[in-house]
Amino acid sequence: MNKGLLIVLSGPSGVGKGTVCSELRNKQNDLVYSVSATTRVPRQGEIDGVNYFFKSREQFQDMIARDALLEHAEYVGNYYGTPRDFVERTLASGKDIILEIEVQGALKVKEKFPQGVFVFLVPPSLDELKHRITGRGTENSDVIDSRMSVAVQEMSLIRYYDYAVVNDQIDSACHRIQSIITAEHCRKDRFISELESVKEASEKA
Ligand SMILES: Nc1nc2c(ncn2[C@@H]2O[C@H](COP(=O)(O)OP(=O)(O)O)[C@@H](O)[C@H]2O)c(=O)[nH]1
Ligand SMILES: Nc1ncnc2c1ncn2[C@@H]1O[C@H](COP(=O)(O)OP(=O)(O)O)[C@@H](O)[C@H]1O
Repeated sequence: MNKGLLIVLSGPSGVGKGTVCSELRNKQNDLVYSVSATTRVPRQGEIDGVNYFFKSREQFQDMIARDALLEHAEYVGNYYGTPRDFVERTLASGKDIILEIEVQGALKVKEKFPQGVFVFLVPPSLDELKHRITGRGTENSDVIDSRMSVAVQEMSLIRYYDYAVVNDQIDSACHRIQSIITAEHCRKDRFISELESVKEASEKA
């Protein structure tokens, strides 16, 4: 059985990663979402274990020490990381998994999983990005300013990604990502590596 696809979705704060991801999961319910651990305080309505695993700094350090995270990064004063076990088990079971993570973490994942599919979600403009972060109403103006300056730096790392998808309309952005996933499932190298393992197994038998 072919392993699932590891899809990494990054993009600046407020571009719409969360919105696009949940829309994608509605459209494609076989797509598994990786719930990250974070030291950030929960926003109103966020649920532990659903949006994030909310951890203290000590608990987070302990996860790092136990090598329980596939990657982790510090972002605007908080730690974020991807629980390793869940990702590995999901891929081994043949399911696709999507990680919604920032760029430093994405680049670390790329070192470990170069066969992953790396998608950068791009805002239609920086003005629209600021408008979306402000409109969400979850951060104060200092945090918004920090996130905007991080956003500009993050955008320069698009070159390390396989695809850049503009989030102009939620539906169109989802459609483009779904097309990418479909195309990636048809890559010949996935079939070649599967054929090779079948050949190896039959030679051993
Ligand atoms: N490296 C890494 N980044 C993450 C992880 N989980 C979330 N992030 C990123 O951390 C950044 C801040 O997330 P958050 O505080 O939820 O703000 P929001 O994405 O703007 O709603 C975003 O770019 C997330 O994609 C993770 O497990 N690892
Ligand atoms: N294509 C879009 N057009 C207009 N507003 C959008 C679009 N995508 C997301 N938004 C809005 O932008 C804000 C930030 O989206 P969110 O998904 O929280 O971003 P992120 O997870 O990247 O920080 C939310 O208020 C969301 O409703």
